[in-house]
Amino acid sequence: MAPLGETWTPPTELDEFRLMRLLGRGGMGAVYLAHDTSLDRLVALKLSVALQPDTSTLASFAIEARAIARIKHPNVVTVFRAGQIEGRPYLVYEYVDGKSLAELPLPLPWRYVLDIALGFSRGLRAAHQRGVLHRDLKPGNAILDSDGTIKLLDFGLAAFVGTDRSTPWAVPGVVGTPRYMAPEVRLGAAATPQSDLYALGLLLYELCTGKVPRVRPTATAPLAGPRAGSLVPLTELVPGIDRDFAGAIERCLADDPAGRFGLADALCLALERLMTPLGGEAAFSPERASPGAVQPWEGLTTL
Ligand SMILES: Nc1ncnc2c1ncn2[C@@H]1O[C@H](COP(=O)(O)OP(=O)(O)OP(=O)(O)O)[C@@H](O)[C@H]1O
Repeated sequence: MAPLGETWTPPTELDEFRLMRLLGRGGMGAVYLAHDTSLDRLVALKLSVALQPDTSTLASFAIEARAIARIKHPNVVTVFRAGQIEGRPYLVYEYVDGKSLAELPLPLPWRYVLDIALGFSRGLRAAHQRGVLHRDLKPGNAILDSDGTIKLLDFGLAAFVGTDRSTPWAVPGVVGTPRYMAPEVRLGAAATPQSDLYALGLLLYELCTGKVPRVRPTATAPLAGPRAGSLVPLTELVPGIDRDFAGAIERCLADDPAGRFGLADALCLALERLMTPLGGEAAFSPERASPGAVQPWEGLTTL
């Protein structure tokens, strides 16, 4: 058996793709910028670099390919192909030339976060409408391209639910990245569209404040609840933030899933309503991040 941590090095030429450079590495494998020599275009190619991919890796690649293919939306990365090389799965996507939200300097002006929030929630709405729960929404799983369009990616932990509302939308299993997991999922309850909305609310709160949300103890907070207190309101932390936008983010972060939006659709509608009086979308792009506000995501501080 291969020693733990040993990885497979892919060949430079792989079917019709020529690997150019590493774009990122994650739990499932490595993502390369590649040249599609038959169509003469750049693509992103994710492949498992495990010496012996296990069944869960194979399943994860298959789920990701099918989930993305099913969604088909401008705010969700497009998948072009699912293949295998020497028994290892690979996926070919459109190459998104931009920065992941995890790479942006924080805090961002709230007006730009509103723009990001709208694109993100439209992508999530499309996923939910097609019966896909993402289950791993986090800053590293969304890229802002140079035109300011947000693209959701990494559906490797996605789960399929019925699009018919009479079928339960709950998927059991404590799955995802602990920091962005909804409190009920952390406590063992099933994932639902509301748990995706919680993760989205958390990352929007962090984009606006550059801080991890913290709660303030209250006299009425339940002793054994996931949070013994109430969230510090965004209006106290972000000067001038639109109250309704702050309210929408905080609603996504409700401890009780029933207190969140019912579906990403409702969040989209709330954000679209906000856009009109504010003069339309601001088309934020990575280049427009304030150069003075450099606070790496890794260095997020608590309040
Ligand atoms: N289509 C793409 N275009 C450009 N860059 C991409 C693309 N897909 C992925 N990346 C880059 O590769 C990184 C890893 O991708 P991804 O999250 O899909 O891999 P993963 O192995 O599933 O990671 P994780 O451990 O976060 O689940 C991303 O953060 C991003 O920087």
